[in-house]
Amino acid sequence: MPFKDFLLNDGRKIPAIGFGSWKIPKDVATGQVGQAIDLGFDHLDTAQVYRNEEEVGQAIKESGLARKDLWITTKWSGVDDKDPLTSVKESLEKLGIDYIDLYLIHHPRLTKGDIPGTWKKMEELHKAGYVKSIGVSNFSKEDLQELLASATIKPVVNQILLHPYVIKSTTPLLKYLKEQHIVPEGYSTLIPLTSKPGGPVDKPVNKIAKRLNVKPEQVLLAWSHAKEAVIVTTSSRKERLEGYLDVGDITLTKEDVKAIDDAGAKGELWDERKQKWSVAAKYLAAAGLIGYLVYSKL
Ligand SMILES: NC(=O)c1ccc[n+]([C@@H]2O[C@H](COP(=O)([O-])OP(=O)(O)OC[C@H]3O[C@@H](n4cnc5c(N)ncnc54)[C@H](O)[C@@H]3O)[C@@H](O)[C@H]2O)c1
Ligand SMILES: OCCc1c[nH]c2ccccc12
Repeated sequence: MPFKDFLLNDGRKIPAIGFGSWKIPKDVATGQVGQAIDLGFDHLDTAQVYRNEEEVGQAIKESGLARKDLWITTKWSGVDDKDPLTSVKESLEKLGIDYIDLYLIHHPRLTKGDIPGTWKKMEELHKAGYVKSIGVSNFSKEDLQELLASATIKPVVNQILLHPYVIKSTTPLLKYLKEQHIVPEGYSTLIPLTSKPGGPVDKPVNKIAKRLNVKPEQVLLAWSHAKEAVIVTTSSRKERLEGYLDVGDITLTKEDVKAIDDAGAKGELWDERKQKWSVAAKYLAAAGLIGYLVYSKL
């Protein structure tokens, strides 16, 4: 079964998987985004601070697709202290489009302690028609409660870090988002592969991948889908992108999801222990070096 769009609290529908352009260098961004669009990605995720909106815009232009056939998210990142209205106009210009589907506050700290005031500005640019939907990113439950106390428009999404090694601490936020009809978008879901290989999550992920005859990265993205999150991922490699798009056809059982969650929860400790050991090892090495220097002077 291919991916089904998610229904947002403002009645609009967002494609369930997006291609992100963070860290893609300018000189290859148009090519990589173009490749993703050609393969079937109809949802692009960028940001003011990624500094490649122009190149993403060029890929949109070269795709030849009608504007309505692409979902484009960008974010206000507070670059050069520009306010959301100034920034959204610049993003529209760079992307070469006349509206943005979804505009996000990139991080609560960018509001400099004024979440309600910043959200009011987001509501104003939404009312002015620059963007069709507005949302947030990296907001905690407390940040959202502060925002909702004075909001006249609810955020449609909260784009958050979502991978098995943070699932234990993130589950209460996911529950709150569901209660509030705010859709989670998950990023960096492939962390177990990209920066924590060898951790406890590998075992259940590899076992499930073998059983279903799919790749480990597909299992992790299917896990995010099972958490009812929009997937935001990326790759420069065609075969990986094709694999990501096939994730809509992968259904994990409740037991699969639990096995990954449980391993992730163990991994939080595993990671802490690893960090403590590495600090201890540094102290030991420093003590050894000092000892050697003192001894060699004697
Ligand atoms: N709102 C935010 O603060 C925020 C933060 C981070 C990312 N994002 C968005 O999410 C997008 C995706 O973020 P990400 O890059 O952290 O996501 P990700 O966890 O999906 O990682 C993608 C990377 O994983 C690599 N990968 C895939 N399969 C692999 C395998 N088997 N082994 C090793 N590596 C493998 C890919 O080549 C790619 O480089 C970004 O481009 C951006 O749009 C937003
Ligand atoms: O979105 C990717 C992570 C990131 C890069 N620059 C930022 C500035 C603010 C918040 C998040 C980010």
